[in-house]
Amino acid sequence: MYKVTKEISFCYGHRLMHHAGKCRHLHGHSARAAITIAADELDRQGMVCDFSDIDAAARQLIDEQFDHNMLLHRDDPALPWLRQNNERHLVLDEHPTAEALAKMIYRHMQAQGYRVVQVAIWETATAHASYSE
Ligand SMILES: Nc1nc2c(c(=O)[nH]1)N=C([C@H](O)[C@H](O)COP(=O)(O)OP(=O)(O)OP(=O)(O)O)CN2
Ligand SMILES: [Zn+2]
Repeated sequence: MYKVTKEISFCYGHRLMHHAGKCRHLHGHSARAAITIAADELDRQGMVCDFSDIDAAARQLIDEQFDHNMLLHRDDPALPWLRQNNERHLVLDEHPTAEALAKMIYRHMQAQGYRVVQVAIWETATAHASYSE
């Protein structure tokens, strides 16, 4: 099996409401997603798929919904203020962890028809989460 991985950087704000430490406060990350696509055979260009096609497909979600956005759980107490002040935000049913973002990108790529095998989110230089099925 062949595998290719495309990385995309993006920034977001969030908080983890039930975190015992500092992550319960609103804060932000310069994150990196690593999206891995697989194929048993190469296409006529000798590729699993073009890196730029993975980039374009993933950016439909990352640029439009995650990048420079405030990602919050639906019960987050900051939501009324953001709504009243027309501040950009995305409401999630899950807590906005790196795991949850990795799963959302994975499912998005699947829906675009890609044979995605793993999505990893590097939230900091030293911590990453990944999702695969
Ligand atoms: N399993 C997870 N654990 C944590 C997540 C997560 O998404 N999944 N997220 C956070 C915080 O949002 C944030 O990423 C803090 O992470 P941490 O590695 O603790 O960040 P630091 O900058 O403090 O790292 P240092 O290397 O200690 O400086 C927390 N946990
Ligand atoms: Zn964080």
